[in-house]
Amino acid sequence: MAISSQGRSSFGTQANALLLKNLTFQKRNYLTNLRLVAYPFILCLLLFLIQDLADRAFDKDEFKCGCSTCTGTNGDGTCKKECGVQYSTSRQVGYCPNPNPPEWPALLQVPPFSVLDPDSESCRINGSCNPVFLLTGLNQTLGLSLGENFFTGVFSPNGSDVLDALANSLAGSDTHTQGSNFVEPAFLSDRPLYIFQADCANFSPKPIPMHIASSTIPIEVRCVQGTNIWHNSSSSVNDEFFKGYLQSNPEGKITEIVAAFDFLNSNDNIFNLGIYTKREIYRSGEPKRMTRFLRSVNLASNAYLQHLKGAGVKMLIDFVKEMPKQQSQFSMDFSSFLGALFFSWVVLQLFPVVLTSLVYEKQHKLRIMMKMHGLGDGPYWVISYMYFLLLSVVYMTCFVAFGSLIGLKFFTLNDYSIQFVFYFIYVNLQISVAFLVATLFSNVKTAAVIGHICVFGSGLLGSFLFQYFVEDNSFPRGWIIVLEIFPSFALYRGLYEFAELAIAGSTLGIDGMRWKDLNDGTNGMREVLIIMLVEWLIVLCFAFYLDQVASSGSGVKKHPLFFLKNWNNNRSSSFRRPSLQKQDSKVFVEIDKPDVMQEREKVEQLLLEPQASHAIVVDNIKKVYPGTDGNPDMSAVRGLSLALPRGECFGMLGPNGAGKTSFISMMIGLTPPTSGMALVEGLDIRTDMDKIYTSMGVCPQHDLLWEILTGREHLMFYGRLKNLKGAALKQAVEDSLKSVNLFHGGVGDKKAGKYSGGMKRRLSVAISLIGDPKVVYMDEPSTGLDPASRHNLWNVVKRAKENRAIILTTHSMEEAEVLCDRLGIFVDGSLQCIGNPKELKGRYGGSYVFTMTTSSSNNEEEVENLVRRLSPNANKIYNISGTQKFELPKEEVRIADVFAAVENAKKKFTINAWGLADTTLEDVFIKVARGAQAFQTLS
Ligand SMILES: Nc1ncnc2c1ncn2[C@@H]1O[C@H](COP(=O)(O)OP(=O)(O)OP(=O)(O)O)[C@@H](O)[C@H]1O
Repeated sequence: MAISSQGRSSFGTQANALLLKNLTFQKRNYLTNLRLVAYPFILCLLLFLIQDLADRAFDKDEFKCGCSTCTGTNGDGTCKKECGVQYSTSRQVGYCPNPNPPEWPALLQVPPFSVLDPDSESCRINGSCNPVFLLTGLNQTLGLSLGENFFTGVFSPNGSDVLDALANSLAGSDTHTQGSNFVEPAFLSDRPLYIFQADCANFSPKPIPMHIASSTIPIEVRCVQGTNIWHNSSSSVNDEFFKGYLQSNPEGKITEIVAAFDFLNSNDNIFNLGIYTKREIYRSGEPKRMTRFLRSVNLASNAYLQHLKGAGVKMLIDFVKEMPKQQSQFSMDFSSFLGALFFSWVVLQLFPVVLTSLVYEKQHKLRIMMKMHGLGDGPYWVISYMYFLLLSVVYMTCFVAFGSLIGLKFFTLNDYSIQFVFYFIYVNLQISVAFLVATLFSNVKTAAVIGHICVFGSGLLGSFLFQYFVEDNSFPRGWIIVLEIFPSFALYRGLYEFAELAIAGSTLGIDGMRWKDLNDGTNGMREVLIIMLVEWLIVLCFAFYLDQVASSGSGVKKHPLFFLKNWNNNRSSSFRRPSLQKQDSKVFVEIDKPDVMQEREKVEQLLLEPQASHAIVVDNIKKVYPGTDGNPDMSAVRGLSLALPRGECFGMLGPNGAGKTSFISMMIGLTPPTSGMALVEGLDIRTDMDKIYTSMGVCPQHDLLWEILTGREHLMFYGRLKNLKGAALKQAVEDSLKSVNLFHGGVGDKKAGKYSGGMKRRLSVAISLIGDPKVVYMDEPSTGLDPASRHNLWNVVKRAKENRAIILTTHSMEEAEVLCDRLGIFVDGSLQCIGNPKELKGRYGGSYVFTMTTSSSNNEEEVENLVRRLSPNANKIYNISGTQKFELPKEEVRIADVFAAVENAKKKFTINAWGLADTTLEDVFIKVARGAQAFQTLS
């Protein structure tokens, strides 16, 4: 059956309507937009600034060195030029590039350290010094030391000649040894100078030279106990040495010694220097320490040379220079170092944004409102999903683009195609998770708080877990995979891998992550991509399923097996005919209510012989809410039968809690009926709600509007959902705005959030009527309207009645009388009477209402006597403060007699006011409601 004059809107039309609405919504959402653009930008900028500061600290440009460079001033004021290794006193970096660096291959051919002829003029001027001899073995010894994590110290087992030479060499600076076995060069640290001697028996300190003794450096000469502290094994030597050293430390403190020189295998023919130092000197990239290390090599070499050739000889080491790459390997790329944590926060930021906007629509019942006006689940899911995906892609593109533009290695070194695939899969997973999690929340604030806790918490937790456990080979790999099942940890792991390869890339001057790296067993990127991809598809399906069967935001929950078509078909065909025999005792009461019985019979007849003229047929519908907290079940609607032809406005009256809203909720698909059924335009509300929605309009009890969309935008959106297009849509919106008085003064173009309560109500009515729906439900539409607006609204509804069925609930008898063709009065879930207002007044109000106010309450008896004389069966309704009200059966009373009796009474006592009126609808309502309640009390 065709159920809408415009025809049912297609998937594309609905999708288009939702997309346009979302884009308008997004355009208005300035804060979120700003956050989306600013957040990645600010964070990238922050990292860039940190990086820049760090680079400046390590910057080598200002470092002046080289033979021809003035490095200071001599005592006589002349420029001090030195050839060889030079160290800046003000700066931490101490590499001196060769002024004429040979080509890289040439460098490979010479050993890293050469001893140069210091007197060579060419050396002094341009640095091209002739090697005097090579420090054979030095490289090998150094190589041996580098990988070990030794304690450090300065020792020499018995090479006192060397030490003396060393001491003499060092004496020119700031340290001294006196034939002892150990020396810690004080220039290596700011600590006191300790001079040790292993052989305590022969310990005889020599006088300390004056220039040392008078220096500010504290000097202490000590003897380290033990004769067996010298071993051939380097490690045990160091252990024992340190034991002794620490024991002898006067304060018992662990004092770090930066470097140890081992001349053990040196002799006159060979210079074999072992240097023990901490590997952090190489790893941490702290230039100050490296400088010290190089300087100590130089000093030790000089000491040995002087030992061999005499005190006047000076050895210079050249070719200690920067590696031929742009950045020193000792600098730190902060974008990579902090990247995994910071960037995971940036990417995760999208999660609360998606989550809260989904929960917002749910909390404010906007999702169900859209659904009630024809938006199918398919278009909703596709457009919402694509919309969030688009948002995420734009956000991530900004993020990668900003980062790359300002040169963060994290982005520039790793392959962009891997980054794209990684971020694309992740944002899809994140959106799916947000959809899934949104089914659990119904409050935006709670969702926002939990969302942000997830963002920051999982970022920090991820950084903790992965930095410690991924690098720890003893940690079971299986647990890492389990962790990666949590999307934020998978994200962290992926970013961690990018960061690792970016650090390695920037340190070694090579590329970051490439596709081939995914084959590397130690690289977690491949497993992360696979886990995220599989999880995305599973979570997406599960989120859709939960939305259908569990979420309260999408209307009636579907059966858990809704996807099995047969089940659905069976259910639709399981149409249950009403049967008076099976009905509960309450329904038998209806035998006393011929109008209600007649309506039931009409429904029966219509079910047997359906008629297109009837838009709504409700058959014995019931709603029972399950009892909670030990309370019994609550029967809100107890078997209601109703038939509404097109063109009729049916009014539902009833006291609070009578079941009116429960009935409307069933009809608009908010809650399923417990039993019974209803047909709307021939479609069953239990199974065909999606189709019914396309020809339905709803004005809910509470206005369901987007605060930042204008009235016009609301109407445009709902009009599009109802398949209105182009000029017809524009015209319908204009007419709609005019009809509810929201057109003039540009009111329709103001945001709904700025509307008064009455304006919102009028907009809700306009929404319910746009697109020519065949069935309209209005739940107390005039609540909160001023009298003028109410009358205006009534005109709108009166016009709208034509060719459509309207069900309206109201507490205003006046409204019911003006608008409704028929009325039904509900009490405690049951229909007590049904008919047009006149009929009801005639049936339930066959009496006049006589009211009299006297000056004194003492006249009560006289008034009562007067009434009894007029009508022996008069019924007194109340006596309040001198005002008495009576019902006088019409057949007993003649109006002229009443006037005469009152005139007569005026002579006996003072009458302030009096009146005689026909029964009002309100009287009928009160009478029916009281009667029903009294009956229930009795039964
Ligand atoms: N979701 C629910 N769970 C349990 N009980 C409910 C629920 N909704 C309504 N009720 C109960 O069902 C009865 C009918 O409520 P309903 O809101 O349908 O009445 P109403 O006639 O619309 O009242 P009002 O005029 O105040 O809006 C009430 O007793 C109410 O407490």
